[in-house]
Amino acid sequence: MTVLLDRVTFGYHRWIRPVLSRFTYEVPAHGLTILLGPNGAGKSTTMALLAGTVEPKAGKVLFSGTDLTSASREYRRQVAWLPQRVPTSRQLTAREYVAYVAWLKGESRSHAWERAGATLDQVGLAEQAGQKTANLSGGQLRRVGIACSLAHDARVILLDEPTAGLDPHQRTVFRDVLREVAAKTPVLMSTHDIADLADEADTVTLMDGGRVRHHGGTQSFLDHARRDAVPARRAESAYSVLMGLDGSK
Ligand SMILES: Nc1ncnc2c1ncn2[C@@H]1O[C@H](COP(=O)(O)OP(=O)(O)OP(=O)(O)O)[C@@H](O)[C@H]1O
Repeated sequence: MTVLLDRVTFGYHRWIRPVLSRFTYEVPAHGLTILLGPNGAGKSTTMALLAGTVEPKAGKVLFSGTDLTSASREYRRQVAWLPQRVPTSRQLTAREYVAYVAWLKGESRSHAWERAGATLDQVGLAEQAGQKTANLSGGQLRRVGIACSLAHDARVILLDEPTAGLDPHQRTVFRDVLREVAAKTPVLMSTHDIADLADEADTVTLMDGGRVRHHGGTQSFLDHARRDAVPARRAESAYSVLMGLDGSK
């Protein structure tokens, strides 16, 4: 399966310069791809277009060669999408909410309920499964969102800053889950947390100003780091060099 933005132009307001102009990007078909870039680079916009939640003003979103506008219902069932702000229903318990999302994505009621329990367990929220989402912390809500994205059989998973607000232990738990998931299903994930995650990724895409500045295997990304960068800082150094922030480029 391929998911491709083909010469897409998109802006939020007609009178402001588009965020993306004739932008082409294909989600790598395997493993974990990390989408990096400064605030406002266009990462969330790219993901929203790929998720089919906003439509391009020009160009196409192609899902295995089919234009998304003509196949959006079918596509949305096959894509798991975690936006930056997890849209929960405050009156539902965590398990009810995750099951509801899985049901919307086409799982049967009983399967959705079962998967909701299993994925909440996977993200370390088994004990909170029966709590109303209104009573959960920001980090717990984010984990509910992650559980939603895992609770149905998606063919591509899009995660917009899933680790924001997670405590260090939960980040570790999340990384383990992510490794397992990405072995089976392609995952595109935006993050600002490069030091943690560059080692886990198969591919790194760096965006800036609505364009791809770098795209390639993780090693080729890390090769841009300064020679004197300590191992724990190589990812940050590569980012600075590629963004022209360290004065060496
Ligand atoms: N709903 C919106 N309405 C108007 N402008 C928006 C909206 N969402 C994003 N933008 C603008 O679009 C541009 C790209 O934003 P986007 O959120 O895609 O970037 P990002 O790389 O995800 O940034 P961040 O790292 O801060 O999440 C920014 O200039 C932003 O201000």
